[in-house]
Amino acid sequence: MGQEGGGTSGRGWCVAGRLAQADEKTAPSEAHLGALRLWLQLGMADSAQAQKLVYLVTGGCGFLGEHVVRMLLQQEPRLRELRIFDLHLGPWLEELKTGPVQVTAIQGDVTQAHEVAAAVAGAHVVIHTAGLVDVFGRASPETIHEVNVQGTQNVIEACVQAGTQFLVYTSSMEVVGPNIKGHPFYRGNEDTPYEAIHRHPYPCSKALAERLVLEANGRKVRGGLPLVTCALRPTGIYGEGHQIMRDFYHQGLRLGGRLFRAVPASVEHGRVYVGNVAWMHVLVARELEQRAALMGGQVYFCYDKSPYKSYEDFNMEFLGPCGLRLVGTRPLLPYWLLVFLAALNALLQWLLRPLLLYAPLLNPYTLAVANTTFTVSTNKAQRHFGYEPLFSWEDSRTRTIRWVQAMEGSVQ
Ligand SMILES: NC(=O)c1ccc[n+]([C@@H]2O[C@H](COP(=O)([O-])OP(=O)(O)OC[C@H]3O[C@@H](n4cnc5c(N)ncnc54)[C@H](O)[C@@H]3O)[C@@H](O)[C@H]2O)c1
Ligand SMILES: CC(C)[C@@H](O)CC[C@@H](C)[C@H]1CC[C@H]2[C@@H]3[C@H](O)C=C4C[C@@H](O)CC[C@]4(C)[C@H]3CC[C@]12C
Repeated sequence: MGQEGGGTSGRGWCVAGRLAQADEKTAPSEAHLGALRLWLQLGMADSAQAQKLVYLVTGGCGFLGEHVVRMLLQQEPRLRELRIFDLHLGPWLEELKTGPVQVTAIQGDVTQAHEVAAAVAGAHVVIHTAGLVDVFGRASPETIHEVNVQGTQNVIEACVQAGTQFLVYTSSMEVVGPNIKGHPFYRGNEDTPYEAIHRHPYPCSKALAERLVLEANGRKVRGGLPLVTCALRPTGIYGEGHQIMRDFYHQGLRLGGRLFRAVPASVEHGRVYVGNVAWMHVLVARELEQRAALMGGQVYFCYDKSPYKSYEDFNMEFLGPCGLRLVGTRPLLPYWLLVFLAALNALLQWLLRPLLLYAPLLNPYTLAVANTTFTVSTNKAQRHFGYEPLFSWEDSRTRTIRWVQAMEGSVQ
């Protein structure tokens, strides 16, 4: 009769947490013991062979980066070591260090080539998500370029010097649009013609960085093998940890549970759940080696079954169940007045900069982007590497609502 418990004792065997007390009749023979030892040795060898890869995630403590890190630990059985490189390391990393995978937190700056080189050395795969996601004027154009472009160049060079063959870059829909002419991109795909002209530092930096990554595909890395790169273009990501969603929620709480419509409901914006974006990164990193000829140098939009809605109506899918109300079936203010207010915000930001950082949600760029339809409809990721969203729309919505509800100050 076995008893619950762990470990082994005396004549007992610990098999899956149960102590199977052996007796004379069931005692294993020498042949059994030999077979068991061989099986364990093969299993451990196989396991060691399976757990052989070193991954590096830059920006691994960010909104998307954290989900990529957790998804890798859940979905990548070949992981031996997971390195998380970020300017700001999160305290939650400590909880990850108790598992079978070696988790190495590296505090570093992608603009510092030597720090990047040290982090990349010995890695088999790099997932580069680090970046300055700033459309609110918080950072200077020079800083945005330095982090997003020079930082990406540093990652590429580090891969070449270290002999790291596989690089996945987190690009953005904004590499395509909306462009400065406000042309809509209506359920387009990776091959849809579109005049991608930008002026804002953020989309310019993402477009330049993406080009560097794609042009690096095929370069010889140390050891003579080719570098295999690809770029993923998420549309507006939402989900647990999304700072802009948090900002909208707190703005609504300050306004007595109300948000005021500024964008027509007819303007469609593509959104994608962070868990599905993370899953696509993991899948691409896994398939890149076997499908290098097909996937190398390619771009893929990140997509799932999230509905096409205006940015504000989509946010209300989560903020509504948390007690907020979007006032107005159409924008409460005329567009010209919104343009004026956005310009006023930009002027105030410039005037106040020596004293404080004033960076409201409404500025000329965010108003233009919010008012321009940009949605994708594609299956390139499915065709090229079998991507299917891991989270349904219903699951993505529920998870996001629960996160908002758990937020400090939530009224629910
Ligand atoms: N959030 C979105 O809707 C969205 C959509 C498309 C693409 N993206 C891209 O996804 C990536 C991650 O975006 P996010 O929304 O998670 O942003 P985020 O700001 O939450 O995360 C970025 C991470 O990069 C780190 N970082 C910034 N500068 C760094 C530096 N110099 N050195 C090292 N680390 C640095 C930050 O500390 C942060 O942890 C970015 O490249 C962004 O362009 C985001
Ligand atoms: C104040 C209103 C006009 C309000 O509706 C403004 C919303 C505005 C802050 C967002 C509308 C569209 C967002 C952007 C879009 O989802 C895609 C992006 C690409 C990604 O790489 C970074 C984030 C972003 C630029 C995202 C930022 C917020 C919006 C501009």
